[in-house]
Amino acid sequence: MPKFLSDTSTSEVLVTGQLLKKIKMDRLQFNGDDPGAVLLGNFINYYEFHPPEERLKLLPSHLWETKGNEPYTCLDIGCNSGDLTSRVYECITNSFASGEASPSGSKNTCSMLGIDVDPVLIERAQEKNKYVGQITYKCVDFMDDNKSEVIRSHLANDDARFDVIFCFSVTMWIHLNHGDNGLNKFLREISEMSKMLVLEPQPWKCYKSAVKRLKRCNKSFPYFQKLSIRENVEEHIEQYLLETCNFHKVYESPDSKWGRKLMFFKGH
Ligand SMILES: C[S@@+](CC[C@H](N)C(=O)[O-])C[C@H]1O[C@@H](n2cnc3c(N)ncnc32)[C@H](O)[C@@H]1O
Repeated sequence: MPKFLSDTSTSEVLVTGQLLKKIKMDRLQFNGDDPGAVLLGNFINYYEFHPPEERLKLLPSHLWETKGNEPYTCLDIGCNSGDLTSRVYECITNSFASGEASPSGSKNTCSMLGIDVDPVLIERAQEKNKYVGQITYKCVDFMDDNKSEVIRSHLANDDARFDVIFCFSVTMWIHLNHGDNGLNKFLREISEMSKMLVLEPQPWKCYKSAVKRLKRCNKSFPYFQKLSIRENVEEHIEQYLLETCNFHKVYESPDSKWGRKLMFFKGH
């Protein structure tokens, strides 16, 4: 059974008590110093510095494939306060309406689940949600072994997979907090759960800046020193999805102004 903890004001939280404590401590210690020095990438004002438009520009409109009139189901892992999630939802539904994505045009609907490990960010996302009924936000640690039940409740049946899983700027945080094995496990799990994956992996230089910021606060990531996947992390992610997860790459965007690209993979 999943653990639903009720010591925060959000209604459903699937994050261990220990991790919740860590998130709260982090906020207390870093507030005032450097709000960017966070362990999990749970920046509180992320979209002031990274407006969703930069990523939206890179999203092609023709890759959202639908079957009949079934809702197109999406999972956004690490949705933060939902700003990018809701804009991606708009892009997908607009491309359905214009007929760019599927021949059946405007009949297709989209159902989106955004999850984040930080309950404060999820609360913000829920407050701002303009698409209640179409977009649902839940506080879930994707690395928690009990997550499947909560995430799967969004799908029509036990065997169903998401049409697409988005992982925008989240792989580095998984890697730094769960190591090489954690990153590989993450990639295996998302590929088992979805027909298509959209990843925006952080290149190695982002790891170095994240480590530097924590160091200034005398903190460190649990796995940084132990990582053997380093400079080649983006290539590793791609190779792992191709060779181990049996996915193939269908699209790669140009770099954004932060030097990150979007990679689209489909399962066989
Ligand atoms: C850098 S932000 C990216 C936000 C958003 N995806 C975007 O690109 O605009 C990374 C997000 O991943 C979340 N996160 C980190 N580890 C996570 C985990 N294990 N499960 C769910 N969310 C996680 C953080 O709380 C944070 O909101």
